[in-house]
Amino acid sequence: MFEPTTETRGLAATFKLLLIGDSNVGKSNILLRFTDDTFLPPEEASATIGVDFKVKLVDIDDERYKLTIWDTAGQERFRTLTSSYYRGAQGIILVYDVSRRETFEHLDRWLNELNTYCSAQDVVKIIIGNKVDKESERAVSVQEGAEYARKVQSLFIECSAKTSVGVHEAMDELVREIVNTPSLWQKQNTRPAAGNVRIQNSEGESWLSGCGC
Ligand SMILES: Nc1nc2c(ncn2[C@@H]2O[C@H](COP(=O)(O)OP(=O)(O)OP(=O)(O)O)[C@@H](O)[C@H]2O)c(=O)[nH]1
Repeated sequence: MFEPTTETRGLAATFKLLLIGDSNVGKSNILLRFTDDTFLPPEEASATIGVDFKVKLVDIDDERYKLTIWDTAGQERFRTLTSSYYRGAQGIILVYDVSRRETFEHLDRWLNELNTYCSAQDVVKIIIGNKVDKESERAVSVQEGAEYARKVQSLFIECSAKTSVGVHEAMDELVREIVNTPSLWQKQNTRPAAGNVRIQNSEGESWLSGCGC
């Protein structure tokens, strides 16, 4: 598990992570749970328009890493500039809802998009089955999820952004795998690429959309 980040320490690297998956599977809430330990109930949640991101520092094995985590819109009509979101990403988080089978069946489409736009060949993927708190409505078994992930060479975990079970473990697994794949980030390209767009997030911070730094 990540250690708390209190004192100032040099950064070992910055990683760009991207959340993708159907609308309403809980991408924004997974991010909110991970960065702010909060959850937005249905009456307060709203669809992501375009893209948002959050920045978080984490410590792993005495090294500090900065994560920029990009939350993309699941709704097709908001998915403009898609290719620039993928550029420079070291980790991709594919989310489905364990209580809505079609969101699991659509993972093939999301993987196709990822393979089309991702610049890094060895990008680390994690498939997350969210909303395990809705056990009585489960429509995808944990074995099916794990089997699919194995087939597409992805990490796998189930979680609930609502109860927080599995969320930190998922991010921990993903970041550790990136740390263990130095070829992905040690030749980090910080040169802004064509098509980059400066994005401002909901908290007023700004970042280049295609920068893996
Ligand atoms: N029961 C339950 N509900 C959840 C969970 N995570 C998210 N939700 C609810 O699911 C709905 C969609 O959550 P979002 O986080 O906005 O989903 P999203 O994938 O970001 O959706 P888009 O922005 O449209 O792509 C909201 O009503 C959330 O309150 C969870 O773990 N359990």
